[in-house]
Formats: sequence, structure tokens, C-alpha cells
Amino acid sequence: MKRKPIVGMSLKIYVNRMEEAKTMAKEMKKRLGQMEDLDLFLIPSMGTLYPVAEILKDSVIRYGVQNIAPKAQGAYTGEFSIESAEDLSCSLVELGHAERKALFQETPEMINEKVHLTLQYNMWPIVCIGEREKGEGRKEALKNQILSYLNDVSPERFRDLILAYEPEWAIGQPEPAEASYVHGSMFIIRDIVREHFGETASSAVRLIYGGSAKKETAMEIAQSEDVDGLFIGRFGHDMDNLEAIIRNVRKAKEGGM
Ligand SMILES: O=C(CO)COP(=O)(O)O
Repeated sequence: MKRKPIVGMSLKIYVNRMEEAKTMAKEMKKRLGQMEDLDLFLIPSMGTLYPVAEILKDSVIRYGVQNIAPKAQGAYTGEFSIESAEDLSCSLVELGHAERKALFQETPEMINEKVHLTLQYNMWPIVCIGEREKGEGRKEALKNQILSYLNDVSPERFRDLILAYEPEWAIGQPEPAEASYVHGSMFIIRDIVREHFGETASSAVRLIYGGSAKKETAMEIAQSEDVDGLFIGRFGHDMDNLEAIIRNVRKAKEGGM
């Protein structure tokens, strides 16, 4: 099955001033707003979502939120409702990021509930998975996360789903995981999905790598046929770098789509 390459960037809470976020979104739209052969998305700092949405809503660049409450409405003080994401024409919701699990005690059950809510509102869940430590326990950790976060998701919905493989040990580092290690993990992930959700789900789901991803290694990481793109953090804040990352992913995927 042909899968469209996809590159996204989360700004976490690095870019929080309205003017700074607007400038970034405008620059992105100007430089990258015409691409048709690759899906591009931006996940801004939550407080800047409205002005960023106003800028990106009439472009091909998708945007979304870093988290949602597990329910659309109710007593969830301090959380963000998917209803607001829908009204702002968001097309995706990031879920289960390592920082949410480590700092805000997000549990597998909560992530699973949010995945279902996101799909119910017809947005793409970007579900983060990844082992805590490099090496041995990788397969078991990935299997546990996939099965719990995606519990009861029907195989047909996997075409709307993006799995972001973010090994926790590679986030916030000077360098990403080695390409060969990432390729091995992506193979394992597709295999787990195949075994538990079927061949169609496994060949439809898009897999992106995140964790100190940068222009220098973007092409090598994206070269495996199991890898559909990258999830960028710090090393995309500079628009020249982001553009170079996208160029390298497109090169890696040329002809291979
Ligand atoms: O967590 C990430 C994206 O969600 C990656 O962030 P860094 O690239 O800054 O490590």
C-alpha cells in the first residue's frame, strides 16, 4: 500500500509568544505551504493555537494539539477539549508523548481513551511510543504500548493513525538514535501491528521517527521503507533546518512511495 510521507514538528512550549508563533507559521506557509507529495504538520504551543490556526487554515499545512482531555466536556480543570480543536479545524492530536507520561502521569488507559475520542472526531491521533532504555526490552515495551494505547481500535482506522516512534532515551539529545536501530524498531512495530490488527492495518499505518531528529541524519533514517517520515522537535525551529529536513525526507522517499 502506498503511504504518503509525513513530517511534523511539535513546538512543545518553546515558542509561546503570539508574535513569534505567528511569524513561524507565516514563514512555514510561505516556504512549505504548497507541498502536495508530503503531509506536513505543526503542533504549536497550546496557547498560540488560535493565531496559528488562523494563518494555516487555508494552506495544506495541517496543525493540531499536544494533548486533549479524555472526554469532550466536563469537570477536567486545566485540560483542552477536542471540541475546541474541532472548531479551530485541527486535523490531528498528539497523544502519549514521553513528557506527558513522565511529568503528568498519563496512563495507558487515558491514552487509549483519547485515541478513541480523537478518531470519533475524525482527527488523526499521533500516538507516541518508544522504549525507555536502549536495547533488550525494546520489543516488549513497544508491544505493551501498542496493545494498550490502541486497545479496541478497529483495523480500518489505522489509515488515520500515525505512530510516532520516539525512544525516550533519544529525546532531547544532541543526536538521534542510529538509523539502523530506528529501522529495526520500525520493522518490529509493523510486525506487532500485523500480528494483532492484521496485514491491512500494518501496511496502512504511518510510522514516523522522533527524538533529536535533524537534517544531517534525516535522509538516512527515512530511507527504510517502514519509515514514513519524521517528528521534529528542537532542530526544526530554524526554518532553514526544517526545510532541509523535509527536502531530505522527500529525497529518501522519491520513487519509493
Ligand atoms: O519529542 C520530540 C518530538 O515530539 C523530539 O524532540 P527533540 O527533537 O527536541 O528531541
